[in-house]
Amino acid sequence: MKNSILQFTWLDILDVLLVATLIYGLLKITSHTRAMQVLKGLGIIIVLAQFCELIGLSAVTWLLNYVINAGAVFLVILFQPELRRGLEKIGRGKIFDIAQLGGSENGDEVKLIEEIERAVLNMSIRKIGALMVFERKTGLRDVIESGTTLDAKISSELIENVFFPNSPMHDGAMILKNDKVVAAGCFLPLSDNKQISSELGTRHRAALGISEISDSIVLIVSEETGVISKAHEGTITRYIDRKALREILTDIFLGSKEKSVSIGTRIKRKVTRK
Ligand SMILES: Nc1ncnc2c1ncn2[C@@H]1O[C@H](COP(=O)(O)OP(=O)(O)OP(=O)(O)O)[C@@H](O)[C@H]1O
Repeated sequence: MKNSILQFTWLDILDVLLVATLIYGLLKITSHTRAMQVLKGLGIIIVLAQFCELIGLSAVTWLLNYVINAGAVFLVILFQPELRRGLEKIGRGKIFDIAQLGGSENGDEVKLIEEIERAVLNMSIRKIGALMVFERKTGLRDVIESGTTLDAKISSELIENVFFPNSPMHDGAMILKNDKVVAAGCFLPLSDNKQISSELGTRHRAALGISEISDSIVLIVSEETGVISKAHEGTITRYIDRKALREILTDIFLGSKEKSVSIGTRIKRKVTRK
């Protein structure tokens, strides 16, 4: 042990530093993207394979190594867009920027819920088409990068302005996270679900698409009918009324049924006080 520490040269230190930098770069490229979850899974399998090798489970080690090798090829195919973007960033020398991503703080949730509720109901009455994606645990950086970054505080005016017909960003999806409208005019992957009602066009199909590959909750206002719908976990729920809308928003911002009841009451009190 003492010998191996003494044999540790500057070259080894450089070696370790380079590996650490590469891992940091990889995490930076994949942070807030779908690739991060897959990398985490792959990391667990690698650690497991090393452990099995250490304790001498040769058959399991062989199987896990096989999965790792096949997985690497699979990853390249699956994350071709992310890899391309990552390589472009390396080319531009932007990977090791210290700038932090996201991290906006939650403001007054009751106010946020009211603002979004007002915007959605107004757009529904006026039949203004809208597509709003609430980012949760699954990072949507790939989607955000397809649109225009706003990073502006949520307000009903902002939401309605973005979706106002013929405004520059009314086409595509708005991404919201915490108390911010992160981006607008974003392109979502379309679902190829065959069960979806033929009345529903690409706006709803796009909402369903993103809900299939992430844990996000999507609100849709139909331009044709004004009907409000929700897409979550690959399912569309149509004809969302004011009460259901409040429950959805409460769930997004406060996350529990108990809170839903209390916030519902708080909002009601506020409204009746006016
Ligand atoms: N892949 C996509 N990502 C984001 N937004 C999309 C995508 N595809 C279509 N949209 C949005 O949907 C709009 C077209 O909606 P379309 O009328 O085809 O769908 P719909 O489901 O019938 O909705 P509506 O009931 O509002 O008419 C586009 O103008 C665009 O704003």
